[in-house]
Amino acid sequence: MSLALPDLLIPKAYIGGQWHDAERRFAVTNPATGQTLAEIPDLNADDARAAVASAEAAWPAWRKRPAKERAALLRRWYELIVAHGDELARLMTLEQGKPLAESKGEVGYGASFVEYYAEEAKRVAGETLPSHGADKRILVFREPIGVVAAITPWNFPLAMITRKCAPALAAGCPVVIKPAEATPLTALALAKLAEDAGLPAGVLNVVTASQPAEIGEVLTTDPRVRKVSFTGSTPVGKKLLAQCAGTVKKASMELGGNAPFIVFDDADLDAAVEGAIASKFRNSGQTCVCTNRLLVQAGIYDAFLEKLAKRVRELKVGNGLEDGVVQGPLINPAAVAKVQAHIGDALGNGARLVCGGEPHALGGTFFQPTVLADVTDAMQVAREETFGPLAPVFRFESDEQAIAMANATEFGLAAYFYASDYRRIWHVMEGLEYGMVAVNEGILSTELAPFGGIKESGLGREGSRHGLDEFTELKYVCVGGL
Ligand SMILES: NC(=O)C1=CN([C@@H]2O[C@H](COP(=O)(O)OP(=O)(O)OC[C@H]3O[C@@H](n4cnc5c(N)ncnc54)[C@H](O)[C@@H]3O)[C@@H](O)[C@H]2O)C=CC1
Ligand SMILES: O=C(O)[C@H](O)CS(=O)(=O)O
Repeated sequence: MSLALPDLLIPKAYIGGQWHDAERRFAVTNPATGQTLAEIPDLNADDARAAVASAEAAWPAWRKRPAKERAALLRRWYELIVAHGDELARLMTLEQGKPLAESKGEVGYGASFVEYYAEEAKRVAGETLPSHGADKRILVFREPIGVVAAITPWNFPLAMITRKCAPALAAGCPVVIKPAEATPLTALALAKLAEDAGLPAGVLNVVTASQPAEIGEVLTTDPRVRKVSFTGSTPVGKKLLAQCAGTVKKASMELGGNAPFIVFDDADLDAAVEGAIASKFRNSGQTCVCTNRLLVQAGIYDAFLEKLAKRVRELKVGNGLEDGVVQGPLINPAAVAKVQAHIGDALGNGARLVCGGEPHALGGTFFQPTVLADVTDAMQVAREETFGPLAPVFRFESDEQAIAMANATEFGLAAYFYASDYRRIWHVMEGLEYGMVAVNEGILSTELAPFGGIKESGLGREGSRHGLDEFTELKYVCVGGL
């Protein structure tokens, strides 16, 4: 299949500043059509160790490089990402399936992390503290942690890479990226632009593989890797965290969610519906911060449900390259099966189908945006992340009941609620056990804020100045004898 972006589609891995081929290759396919987009190197543990070695060799010079120079290189990378935004967006839609408008949005969102950390690179500061003796001085240095391994998911093929690599590079760390096997092409395009920006060989490496466990084993156990930053499912995160224990690696984990979207009886219903559409159906429901459960107060339940169903029925499903499409295919047949399992279980336990509910007539992994009513805590969808275009609507009576329902999960990533009364807003905002809470807003992600979860949704934060601290270590120096 000819792609209108040959210069940015490089079917090779990127290690030590060299484009790396391999005999064993695996196919990257378009989830909307099943067509093969490219065959790329299927690397192994030895290749992963070579990438780690390249990163370690590049680290001394990269950490010694003046912060202003690192900042300038990141800024150039940002400028190239923006300049190639349309090509990157098209590549993302081809390999991940999201609508082109969402891909363009992701380019802007992902680029914003490079822009932000190009600025922050110049502000990685230490401190001096009041000492414990007249003859002593206390110095605190903030130093780069070392070689970073970034393992990223398929749902944001660009932004999840820049959200990890930009702060790591800004802090003075080299990076080995293991992108999702479903969406490696965008990662390789980013590596090409980083090379064009002038990033030195070995500072950024991309290891592509169809079998992630073999690569992950190296990245989580090699003592030369000092930090693992993972975004993906909670089960895989737990596995990687356990593997990191052997060498006591610092780890950041952005894991699964089970986001509640609470609509109180004093909410602006039209605004709440728009917020629910944005939060639930972004990327066809395939984001960790997508609403997973809609909790609606009894007095406005029917009115909200009617408005929501009307908007859901308007959502156009199709190939993300087509004009007007707002719902692309799911990433693979397993994702479709999970949505169907949640729908079947809910209907089998008394839920009511309001709209959708079936695979889309387009076939493949296209699925009808679906709304279920009368959903209860007895159903799988109350406990498990669907990661698809399913909006299950629960009913509640009191504020206390809504907060209790929202918190009844091992996850704690994002929560949303719509209300007007300021007392209610403060009470609910403080009662929700989540790393991120959106009030009268359906989309909360920005490079300016600390993104991350509590409980089994993860460890650490990405974005904001907190995101850079994840890639530094403090060194306390006590100077005596003065
Ligand atoms: N908190 C967050 O920001 C995000 C969380 N997720 C969660 O991830 C899930 C869906 O995304 P997926 O990519 O399917 O998650 P996943 O956990 O299956 O895969 C994520 C990444 O981990 C890699 N991986 C899988 N098994 C591995 C292993 N044993 N060793 C090393 N690497 C391994 C994959 O190749 C991919 O690169 C959902 O639960 C979703 O909530 C996804 C994106 C963002
Ligand atoms: O992978 C994800 O789901 C992202 O973290 C969500 S967001 O940051 O793009 O909103």
